Order: sequence, then structure tokens, then C-alpha cells
Amino acid sequence: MTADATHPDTVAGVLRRTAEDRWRIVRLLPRAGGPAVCAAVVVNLLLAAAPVLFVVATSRMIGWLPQAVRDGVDAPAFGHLVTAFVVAAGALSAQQLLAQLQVATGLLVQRRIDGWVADELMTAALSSVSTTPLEDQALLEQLTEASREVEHGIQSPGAAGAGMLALLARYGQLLGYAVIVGAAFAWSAGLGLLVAVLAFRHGQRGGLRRYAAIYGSVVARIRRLTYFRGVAMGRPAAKEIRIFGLLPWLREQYREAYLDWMRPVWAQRRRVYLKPYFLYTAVGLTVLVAVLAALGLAGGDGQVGLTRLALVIQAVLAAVQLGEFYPEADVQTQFGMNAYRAVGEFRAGMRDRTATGDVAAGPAVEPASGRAGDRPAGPVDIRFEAVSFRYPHRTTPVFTDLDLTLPAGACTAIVGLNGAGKTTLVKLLSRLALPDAGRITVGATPVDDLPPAHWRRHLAVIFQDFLRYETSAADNIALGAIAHADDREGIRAAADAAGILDTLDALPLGLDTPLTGQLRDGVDLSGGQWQRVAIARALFAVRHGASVLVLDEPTASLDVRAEARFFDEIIAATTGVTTVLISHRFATVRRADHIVVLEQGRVVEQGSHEELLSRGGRYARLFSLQAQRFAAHPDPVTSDATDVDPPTADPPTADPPTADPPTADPPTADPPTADPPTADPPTAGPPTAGPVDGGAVDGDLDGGPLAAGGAAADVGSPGSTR
Ligand SMILES: Nc1ncnc2c1ncn2[C@@H]1O[C@H](COP(=O)(O)OP(=O)(O)OP(=O)(O)O)[C@@H](O)[C@H]1O
Repeated sequence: MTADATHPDTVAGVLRRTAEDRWRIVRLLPRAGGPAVCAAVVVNLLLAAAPVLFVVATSRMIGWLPQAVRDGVDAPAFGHLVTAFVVAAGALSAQQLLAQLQVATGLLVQRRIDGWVADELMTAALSSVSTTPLEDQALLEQLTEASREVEHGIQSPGAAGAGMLALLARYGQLLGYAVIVGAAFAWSAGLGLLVAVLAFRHGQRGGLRRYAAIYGSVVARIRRLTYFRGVAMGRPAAKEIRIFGLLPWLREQYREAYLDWMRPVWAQRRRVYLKPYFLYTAVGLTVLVAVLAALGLAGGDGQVGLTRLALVIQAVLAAVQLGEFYPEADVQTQFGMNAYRAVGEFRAGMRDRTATGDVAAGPAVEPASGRAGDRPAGPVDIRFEAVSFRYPHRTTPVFTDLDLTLPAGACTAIVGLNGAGKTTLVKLLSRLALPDAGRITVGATPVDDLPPAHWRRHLAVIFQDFLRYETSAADNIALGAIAHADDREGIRAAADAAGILDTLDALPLGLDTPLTGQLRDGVDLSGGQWQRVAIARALFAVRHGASVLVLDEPTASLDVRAEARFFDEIIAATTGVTTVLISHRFATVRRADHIVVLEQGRVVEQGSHEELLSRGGRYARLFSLQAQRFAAHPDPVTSDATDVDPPTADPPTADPPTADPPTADPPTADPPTADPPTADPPTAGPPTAGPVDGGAVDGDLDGGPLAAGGAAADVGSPGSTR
């Protein structure tokens, strides 16, 4: 916890920090609503009074008992005895009932506060335009701590609020017992009792506070521990753990992470718990013994009657019990306060980004309103103008002065080796990352001038790591334009265009089937089927007004037939929409209107498939390489020509081996020394090892035989179907 470091560990510093934290929690209480807080306050005050009343009533019973026994049942003393008994029994019963009410009202207060804090946290987490702040380690740590407690609700800010109210009952009782001792015996004894019990409490509670400070300082280590536990128990890793026999390795990692977390705690536990506990217990016992000794002496002298003696003894014994740990309040207030402090620090951290313009004036993620009707008058060019971008904590920029145009209503394919910056380009386009320099314009308007939520309503982006929502198939598609979730016909049309409708219709509940094996009647899909569902989500967004469609590796999980039909069935369904297609597969990109080759954050080539092939540069070589792979590794699947492209449309002569001649590689674009002609012959070796241009390993390209089949088969066919 960084806040701990800002306060010196002196008594004044501790008191100040505790007061600040508690005040912060008190200020949260109104979030639970006036009636709920009032009810909780009343219950806790009554709970403070009931045990005190019980002590008073039973003491009076003891006081009347000798006389009642002496005078018989008809005497007034017996009546007093019975009255005292009834009051004591009533106080005891009320105490039982109030304890239940304390739990119920506490839970109500807790849930309402936690709901509000969760909203605040979510708003803060989503307040930045880009996702860059969430890549900041310190900020992420605060978010982790804050959200973990809010989510589990055990040591949450709401639990701290309820715990604070529960303290009213405990300290109310303590005060009541001290007043009894003061009134029945001596005010100095009452004060002494108060001091003694508070000293015991400080020994207990102070230890917890110090423990929490250590716990806060190792929160990052807990995340590692949680991570390994999640990997070991979670479904996603279950296959690899079994295949690679990773259990012993995981066990060791978990053990190490656990020891790494606990060692600082163990190292300090004597300082934290033992020594202060002995110290404060000694102080408390001394004061207590003095009070009891004074009482004994006074009783011996006959200065204190039976009722008062019973009162004082009972009050002292009951008060001593209050020097202990309070299970309904202590852990909750300590860790709940820490969690709320983390919420505050996280919100402040996100606010700091305002200075750099990274936080939207309003909520960056606003509820999706209707997309239809919000569409620009017509598609317009999107331009990257001298855009530079570097990820935080990275020294090398991804882009330096990038200039690029995405023509309006056309399909632009972006190709490039791994790490070339393709996904980052999409992040910049959708403002999930903000340029360090340069600008992106939509028509004549800089994208920065558009409210992020407004701009994003025009975007339908499916990233490589698209989300698989554990909800119905229909919802998975409708989430592309949530305001139109009731457009069942549109959902079916999008699923149909993505080629997944028949599969979804065949599920147990059709489109209403939950797409998860974790739920009753739920069914999980294959990777390729999921990819089609994600594409359907984007198509549904387009149907409802998105005018820019971005698909990052849309065919990565599609089989060869689906990949071959991708353009005809999916891209054709979005005619007139400005489309960006990112793919390593030439079978996917070759029919795009415009192809851009990215390399190390620069556009090294662009044009149509035919133009780029005839230029004989980077694209032509990569394309040829995939074709050669196909030639070298014919795949039985692709030999089913009817599923790919008809042989007639694909004359072998259209893409002769000479498509990649040494002479087609102009020295200016690609120095011959970096890419010697002999380095790329058809028989140059295994495809994954073939060096391309200055040693760049093209094995990064996802150009397996299946992809190459489509690419090779279609060379020379008309460029675009759009
Ligand atoms: N969140 C991040 N933080 C820091 N660096 C990043 C982050 N994401 C990507 N990078 C770096 O930015 C560069 C471009 O990454 P990007 O994901 O845009 O490449 P890509 O062309 O999409 O790659 P691929 O084909 O493998 O998907 C890489 O060097 C990568 O290491």
C-alpha cells in the first residue's frame, strides 16, 4: 500500500492514518441509503444497551434475593425480584434477536455500499479513452486489490461500513459498563476500566493493522500466487498441463510463490503480534487488578452493598471480554479500509491521466445507443498522418511518422510479419491507444475531435483475442449492437452471412443455447465455429450502423473451404463498408481492393494484389513463398479443387515461378545483398526456415500448405469482388 509509506510509523502517524481511513468509510455510509443506515444504527445502539441492561437487572435480582427469600412470595421484595428477572430475561432475549438484526442490517448496508463502490471502480477503470493506463503495473495492482475485495465482499469497503456500525454496539457496551462501575463504585475506577480494556484492544487491533500493512506491501506476490492457482485449477490450461506433464512444475511454482508471499509476514510476526500483545496485556492487567483490588477493599469495609458489588463485578468481567478481537468488525474494517484506499488511489491514478488527455470528459464507454441513424452521410477515407506511437515502458516505437490511407468503402488488407504493428494499428484506429504524435482523420475530421463513444459506434472490430461470452449464441452475436438485441431476424442474418446459422440452429436450444459447457444445456463450440460467431457479431454491428469493419486474423481458425469462401460470403456482405482485414494468409487478403505491407511500423508496399505481384517486392516474395510451400507440400484437402477455386480460374501460368525473379526485386526496395536470389529458391529448405529479406524469418508467417493452396490456386483471378 503506497499510502502507508506516506505516513511515518509514529503514534501520531498511525492515529492520523486510522482517523483518515475511518472517516473515509464513514463518508461511504450514506451510499447505503438513509433508512438502511438508520436501522443499522438503531439496532447496534439497542445491542449496546441490552447487555448493560441485563447486567443491571441481574444485579438487582441478586440484591433483592436475600430479602425476597426472607419475606416470602407476598412481600414487595419478591415482586421486585420477579420484575428484575423479567427485565433480565427480556434483555437477554432482545440481545439474541438484535444479534440477528445486526447481521441482516449489516449485510444490507454492505451490499449497497459495495454495489456503489463496484460502479465507481468500473467507471474509473473504463474512464480512459485508451487501454494504455491499464498496462501501468502500479495502477493494475491497485485495481487488483480493490476489485478482489469488492468482488468477494468479505473484506470489502461495504463490510468495513457495516463493521464500523457494529463497533457502535461494542463500544456502547464498554461505555455502559464503565458508567456502571463509575456510578456504582468510583468514577476513577470506571475510567481505569475503560483504559485497561482499550489497552487490551490496542494490543489486538494494532497487531492486525500492522499485519495488514505488511499484507498490502506484498499484494503483487499474492497476484502471482493467485495466477498459479488459477492456471492449475482453470479449464484453459487443463489440456497443456496434462500433455506436457506440468503438474510438478506448477506445484513448485505455487510453493515458491506462496513462500515468497508468506516469508515477509513470518519474518515480522513477532514484532507484529507477540511483543505488542504482551505489552498491552501487561498494561491492561495492571489497571484491571488495581480496580478489582480497590473494589475488594471497599467491599471488605462494607462500603459497597450487595447490588452494587454485583453490578461492579459483572460490569468489570463483561468489559474485560470486550478487550478481545471483534470478529464482526475488525478484519472487515482493516482490510475493507485498505480496499477502499486502493479504490481511491486507483481513481486518482486514472484521474492523473486527464492531464495527458487520456481520460474522456464523459464516460468513455457509454451504454450503446442505437447505431442506426447515427451513421455518417457516406463512407469517408480514414488517414493516418505522420502517426508515431510507442507503448509505455518500451524503448522502441511501433510507428514513427506512419502515413496510411484506408480508402472509403473499400477493403484494405494489412499484411506483415509478426510484431510489424498490425494490431497496434487497429488499436490506434479505435482509440484504444493514442498516438504520441501525428493524427488520424476521418474525412476532414481528426478522430480526436470526435467523442470516443461516438466514434466507436461507427466501428465493428473483432480482435484476434475476441471474447467468447458465456451467454446464449444469440447474445454473442447481438453484443455487436446491444441496443438491437431484440432484432432476432438481424441476428439470424448475421449468423447466416458468417456461415454459422445451421450450426447454431442445430444446438439443443438453437440460438438460445448458452455457448459454454459450464452451464446446463450449454454447448461449447470449436475454435473455427467461435470465430464465425465473432464475425457474425461484427456483421450484426455493421447491420446496425457501423461503417468501419475491422477483422484481425478472421480466417485463422477457419478451415480451408471456409477460408476460400471468406471473400464471397463475408466480405461481400459488407459491400460499401470501409473494411480493414489483417491476415497472414494470402488466400484471405489477395482479393482485397488494396493491400498494405507493414514492416517494422512502416508501410513498405501497397497496391492491389496484381500490382504488388508484378512489382516483385516483399509481397510478391512472401506470396511466392506460400505458393512454393504448397508446391513442396501438396495437401490432400486442397486437392479438392471444387472447394477452393476452379482450376480454370487458376491457370498455373498465371503465377509462374518467375513471379519472384531476382530481377523483380528492385535494389531500392529490397537490397539484393539482403535477399540474395539464391536464398529463396523453390528448394531452399524447409519453409519455416527460409530467410526473407535480410534474415527476417518468414516462419512467423502463418502460411501453411492449406493457406497456400487458396493463394496459389487463385493467382491471376480478378482482384476484387466488391
Ligand atoms: N501491450 C503491449 N505493451 C508493450 N508492447 C506491445 C504491446 N502490444 C504489442 N506490443 C509490441 O508492439 C509491437 C507490435 O505489436 P502488434 O501486436 O501490433 O504486432 P502484429 O503485427 O499485430 O503482430 P502479430 O502478427 O504477431 O499479431 C511488437 O513489437 C509488440 O511486442
